Amino acid sequence: MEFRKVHGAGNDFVLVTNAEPRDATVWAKTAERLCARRTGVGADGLVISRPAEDDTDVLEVACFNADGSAATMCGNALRCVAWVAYDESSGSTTAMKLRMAGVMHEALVDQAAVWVTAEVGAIQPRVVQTIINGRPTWFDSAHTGTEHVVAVVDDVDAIHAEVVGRVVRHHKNVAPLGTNVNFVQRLGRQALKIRTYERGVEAETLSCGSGAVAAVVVATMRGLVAKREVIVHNRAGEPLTVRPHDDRPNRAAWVGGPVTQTFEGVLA
Ligand SMILES: N[C@H](CCC[C@H](N)C(=O)O)C(=O)O
Repeated sequence: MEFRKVHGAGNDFVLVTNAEPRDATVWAKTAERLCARRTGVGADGLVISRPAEDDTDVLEVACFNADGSAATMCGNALRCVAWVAYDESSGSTTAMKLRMAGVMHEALVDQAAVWVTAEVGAIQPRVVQTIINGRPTWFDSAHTGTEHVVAVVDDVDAIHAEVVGRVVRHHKNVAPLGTNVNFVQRLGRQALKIRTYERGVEAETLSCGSGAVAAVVVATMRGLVAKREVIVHNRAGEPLTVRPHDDRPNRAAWVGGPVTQTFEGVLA
């Protein structure tokens, strides 16, 4: 089976296009095996894409986290799939429709960035509280296709993101689904800095598309950033940009940034 190794702003995936249909449980096991950093290819997730059976204009995308769990939304995986579709069309296809977990997403590829839409659902203030560096800190939840909580802090670099992230991810207030955990620092009216602990990877990742959207949604609600384009700086040093969707500014956002292919291969 041929694959591409692609990362969306540092969030890395093994990407397989047009694979023979397989049971989700088989893909889940395959994800665990391939994503292992030492004994596999190494990735945050496995992404499978193929033209949808009911509409060949739509790409059906499945994403499995490194632990084999299914992701209902992964902004960076969708961005990687859009870039691969663009690449496979030799640059002629720049707009596409992608479906993940039954939800339709738009994608746009231009010279500077690959953009996808994320659906913005309910925001709930103050769902979890924890002590960070001696200070009680609240996390708000924001659903952006998957579960996210966001804490606004003074200095994201001062946080033990994996230690605190793991505690919050397993907190009883977010059980049984758990959550992805984001720490956000305000840099200005249109800039944030973020760190994300990802459920399913069970570690800090270098960037997270749906997490960047969740961070902007929460920061906007709290009046920390303007309701327009916001640059979200991440661990990868490859920022993502989040902006409200023109037609549905309160219900959807675009998230854009770089996509890089690092290699192609054939699985043993
Ligand atoms: N990194 C992804 C999110 C993965 C979500 C996954 N960790 C889960 O909630 O199962 C992104 O770019 O949106």
